Amino acid sequence: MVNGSRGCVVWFGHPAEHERDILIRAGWQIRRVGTAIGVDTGAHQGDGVVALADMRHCDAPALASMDRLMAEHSGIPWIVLRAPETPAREPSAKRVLESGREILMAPVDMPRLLEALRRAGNAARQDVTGGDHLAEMVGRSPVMVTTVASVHKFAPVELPVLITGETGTGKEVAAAALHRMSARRAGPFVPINCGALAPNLVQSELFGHERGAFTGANMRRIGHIESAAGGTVFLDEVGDLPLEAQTNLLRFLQEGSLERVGSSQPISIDVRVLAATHVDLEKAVAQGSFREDLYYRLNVLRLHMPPLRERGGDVELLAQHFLDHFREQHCSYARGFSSAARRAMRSYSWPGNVRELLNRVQRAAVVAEDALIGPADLDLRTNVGMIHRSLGLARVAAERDAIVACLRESQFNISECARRLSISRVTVYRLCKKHQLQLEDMR
Ligand SMILES: Nc1ncnc2c1ncn2[C@@H]1O[C@H](COP(=O)(O)OP(=O)(O)OP(=O)(O)O)[C@@H](O)[C@H]1O
Repeated sequence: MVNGSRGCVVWFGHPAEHERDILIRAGWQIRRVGTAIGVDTGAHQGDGVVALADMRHCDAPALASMDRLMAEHSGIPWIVLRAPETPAREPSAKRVLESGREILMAPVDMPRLLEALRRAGNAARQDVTGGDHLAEMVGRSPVMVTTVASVHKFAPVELPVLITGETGTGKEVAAAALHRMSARRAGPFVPINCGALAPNLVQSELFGHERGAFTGANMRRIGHIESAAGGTVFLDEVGDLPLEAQTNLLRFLQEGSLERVGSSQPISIDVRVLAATHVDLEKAVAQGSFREDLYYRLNVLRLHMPPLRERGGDVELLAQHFLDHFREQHCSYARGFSSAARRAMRSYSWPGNVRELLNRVQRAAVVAEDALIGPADLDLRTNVGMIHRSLGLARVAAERDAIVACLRESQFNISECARRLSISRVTVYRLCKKHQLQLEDMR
């Protein structure tokens, strides 16, 4: 990938001039591939390449060629552009639609296409880390071993999973792993940030709309849930959904069908729903801002992503992983971390979790002038200084970490936790209260 570029789109078909211009302005390179049979895309998995199957203006031989290429390059994420007149029942067209990671309906909504490309590009780069489905869930700490075991257990089960955890703990990474380890792995994985949807368009974004459903709805458009047919939809920040959309989502979960805005025709869609939240949904239910019945529908299986500060040595493991990954694409003097940097990383509280670690490591890899990254490169001096100044604070943090780690290792069995820590059950409860640990939230 060229520095400063988002990556390369291999466009199988004919982009319109304005579509090309917008993509190029957004930093994408475009490699156009004709519809001749036997053509080579020039694309390889791991290049950060995204392929785009443009079904507009496609005749039967072109569709057959597209179908074959998608099968040959199944390791590359494909986005499909579909036209209303696309013959979806024709076998090769059906396979093309089924193999798309995301399907967009023509006329192309360019911001939506750019967003889909960005997601697919990120996935393509993550896939470089290896064939193991959980390759990107780096971590060997007891809490992560337990979390990964849950992912293994939950992935093949066709039930909703509610993923909880602070920001940046890897909720989307876990959702993608659940999808890729499920029988739906050949279907699309469609992540939606519910908090980022424009309030007046939430319904249409999720469920689609018919032509003329509202002012400006010039074309029929399928929604995110429908575009995940055969795959998995990931509703990130589900607590941000307005109540009206919650009602429709509940109906979809109960009946397995949805109605596009402006239509009363139910459409059956086969989609697994995963949802995530970093807010306390139980509290939102108690406050009346989240439907209780929807909460129970989403919370069938629950996966908690532990904060980075509870993952012990994983901080160093992840830091080295991010540094190695960075060095595959960029020049850096840095090869590893000094012991002072390791200590600083261990004592820091990581409020932004894995995302913050990734950002700090990338920055450090750029500014470091030595083979070993130091605390200053990570900009962690102040924090470490603060902790060293206050032994009391360090003790409190260590006590909290110990109780949290032990509770998880004991599967939240208070008696077991008390036994392991050689304290009484009453003390376990007292410490939970002291450190404001809500057992329900941690599970
Ligand atoms: N265990 C992990 N191993 C490697 N990378 C990880 C891991 N967990 C998270 N990451 C990386 O950290 C970043 C944040 O992860 P992700 O977006 O999944 O977090 P999130 O919990 O969904 O965040 P938010 O709540 O803000 O949406 C991503 O770049 C992701 O690839």
